Amino acid sequence: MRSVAVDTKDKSYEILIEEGVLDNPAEHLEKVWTRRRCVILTDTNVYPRYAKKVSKNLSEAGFENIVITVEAGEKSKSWQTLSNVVSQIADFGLTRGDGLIALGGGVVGDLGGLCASLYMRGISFVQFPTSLLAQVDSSVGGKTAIDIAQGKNLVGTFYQPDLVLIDPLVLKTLDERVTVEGYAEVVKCAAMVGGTFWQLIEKIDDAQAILKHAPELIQRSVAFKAEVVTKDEKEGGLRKLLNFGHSIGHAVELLADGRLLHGEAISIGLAEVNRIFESRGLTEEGTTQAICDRLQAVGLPLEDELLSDSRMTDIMKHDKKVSKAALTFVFLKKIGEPEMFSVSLDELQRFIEK
Ligand SMILES: NC(=O)c1ccc[n+]([C@@H]2O[C@H](COP(=O)([O-])OP(=O)(O)OC[C@H]3O[C@@H](n4cnc5c(N)ncnc54)[C@H](O)[C@@H]3O)[C@@H](O)[C@H]2O)c1
Ligand SMILES: O=C(O)C(=O)C[C@@H](O)[C@H](O)[C@H](O)COP(=O)(O)O
Ligand SMILES: [Zn+2]
Repeated sequence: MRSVAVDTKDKSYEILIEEGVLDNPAEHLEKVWTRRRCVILTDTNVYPRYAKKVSKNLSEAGFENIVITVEAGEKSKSWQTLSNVVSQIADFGLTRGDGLIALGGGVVGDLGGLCASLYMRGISFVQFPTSLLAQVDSSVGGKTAIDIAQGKNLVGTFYQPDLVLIDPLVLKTLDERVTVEGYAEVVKCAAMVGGTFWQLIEKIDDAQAILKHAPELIQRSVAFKAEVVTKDEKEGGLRKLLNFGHSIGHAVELLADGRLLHGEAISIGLAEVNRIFESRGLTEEGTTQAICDRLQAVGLPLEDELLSDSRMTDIMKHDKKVSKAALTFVFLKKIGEPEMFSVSLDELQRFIEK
């Protein structure tokens, strides 16, 4: 069993990574939760594959539960779905001592975390992530969110789970496109960590290799994230690093309106932010190529016509890293050396123009 600890001011919890762990999640859940009623939140793709099995295992162990299923896809991170889910939770009669389990990808995790943090001002919450992206990134660190027309994740809370249970075996049923998009967040982390993590991803040239190395990729990614979140849970400073590639990526994702998955948009954002900073002499020559090689090796996109869309700058002005009329970008001095750089909003358009 691989295990990584997250220690924030208010809560410490474990991320447990083991093949087959979702065959008997109750064994681990009962170490952090006394018997209680719970809602398992999932989506239409994950429900038939894993939700029934998890629900049965938990009922047999004394965790009375119901499953609430939302439509698969980013559109479920909406006010409408949030409202529907919270109403179903209330109809089931969950009380403050009860809990919510997010069983699914990043969409279910972000939405479920937000529901858990809002319902009765906070009920217990655990994450059973089933997509690569959720296993390497979104299930850890406590960011919850829905999207609004003005931007991605603009409505949300910080709400840490009590446990994150990761079963790499469930990745076998993911579409290859979804496996690959999750890998963009791994490249993001490896580029900032450098060293043996970067050397590991230099060996990865296709989706099969991602799956083969999944347990190690997950462990290294969440270990980096846990270290950052432990030092800066609420993104006062250091945590902005985890947003490498996201100022541009989130704007592209919003404008693409479902055509691009989160990780695909972040891949484009990573390639573009490196191009901009390398062309300005702030990033060591060759770094952009090295990163683009890793992304391209698994078929991730590096460009999109939306990069020259006139709405990009306005959307980026809603980025949560904007403060005092300036946007903080994360860039690399070189592989393994991330830095931050502020650009005034007046200068933003000129700065991002190639
Ligand atoms: N909170 C955070 O820190 C954080 C970090 C990164 C990304 N995110 C958010 O996460 C979301 C993207 O997450 P995602 O890529 O997991 O998207 P997703 O939740 O939409 O999952 C991708 C697809 O895979 C399917 N799926 C999930 N697990 C499966 C499995 N085991 N077998 C078969 N199909 C499966 C889903 O039904 C969906 O169709 C975005 O909204 C992004 O903003 C949040
Ligand atoms: O956990 C973080 O912090 C991150 O920035 C991880 C990102 O990969 C993730 O996409 C996150 O949801 C972005 O948050 P946002 O606050 O920039 O919307
Ligand atoms: Zn992300």
